[in-house]
Amino acid sequence: MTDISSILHGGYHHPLSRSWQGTTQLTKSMLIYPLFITDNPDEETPISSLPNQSRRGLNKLVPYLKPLITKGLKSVILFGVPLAEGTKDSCGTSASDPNGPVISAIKLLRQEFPELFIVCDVCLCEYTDHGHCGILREDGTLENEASVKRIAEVAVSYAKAGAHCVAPSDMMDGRIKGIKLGLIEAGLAHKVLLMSYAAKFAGPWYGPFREAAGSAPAFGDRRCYQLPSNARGLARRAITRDLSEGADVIMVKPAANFLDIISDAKQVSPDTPIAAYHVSGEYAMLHAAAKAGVFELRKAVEDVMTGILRAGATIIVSYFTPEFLEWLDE
Ligand SMILES: NCc1[nH]cc(CCC(=O)O)c1CC(=O)O
Ligand SMILES: [Zn+2]
Ligand SMILES: [Zn+2]
Repeated sequence: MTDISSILHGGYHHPLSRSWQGTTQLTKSMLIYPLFITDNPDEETPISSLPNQSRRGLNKLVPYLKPLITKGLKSVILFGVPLAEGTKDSCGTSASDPNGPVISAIKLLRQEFPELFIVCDVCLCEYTDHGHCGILREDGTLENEASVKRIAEVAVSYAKAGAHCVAPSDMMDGRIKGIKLGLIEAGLAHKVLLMSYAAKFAGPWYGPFREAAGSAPAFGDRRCYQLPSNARGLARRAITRDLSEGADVIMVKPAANFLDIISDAKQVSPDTPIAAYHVSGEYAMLHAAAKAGVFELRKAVEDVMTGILRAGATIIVSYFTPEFLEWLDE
């Protein structure tokens, strides 16, 4: 005879009882949807390496978002894609162009969709001619102090334009503090959330994004500022450091292969919301595998997201957001 304590099945036989076993359930409020915004107002160009995603100009934004907002979209993260000649230079001047795609989009979206929570990615790589995320010295290495100063200026310019959240992805040392001080000085620190890409790892997962944003480095790579993927301890230190500098939310990126880092972030600071960025390469990989018949897309995507939640994230940046707005209604 079976021992009474060995029977687990009774606890999850019914769909409702199965849901009771869960610790966290994905909801629409947890999702942030990435948008690529160009400086060409009428453009709408599919991104070949990112199925179902497009680069859009300002005039295409509202018609695209309206039905998603009706379905419950709560938040977007904006990435600027300057395409015009002469918009890139050595220090990313156009990142804070008051007439550039990001600042124009913030204003438009605030006006059209007052309930939408607007996150702005803050980085220089889309705006520098060398494609690196900071300002460089003559020898090609980063000039950290000048980079932080510039990145803080860019973040404050987005906050002044009406962004609810600034999310620096550049990985310079000390940029969280630099941005926080900038927000305080501008009188905006009480109403702008600072989300740090605290544990952002170098690796093969950002390729489709760089194609979409035109932000691949012209030489070298990002391994001197993004974290080595074997560096669990360094990631914990970066998380602790960014919290001490004033981060309101800690992000881990990529997501699916870094669940230990998500759970470390949760352990380092149990009371801080943890975001996970399910990145372009992870998205493209699931699409490719589903297309090859490996699995049904929806089942795999739901399982990956469940893993991310189980690890401790309660905010997910995902290109699958439009799908989830449908799936969560069923
Ligand atoms: N620094 C810019 C930035 N912000 C977010 C991503 C990647 C997002 C994705 O792959 O979906 C990148 C690319 C990179 O660091 O090279
Ligand atoms: Zn960058
Ligand atoms: Zn180096």
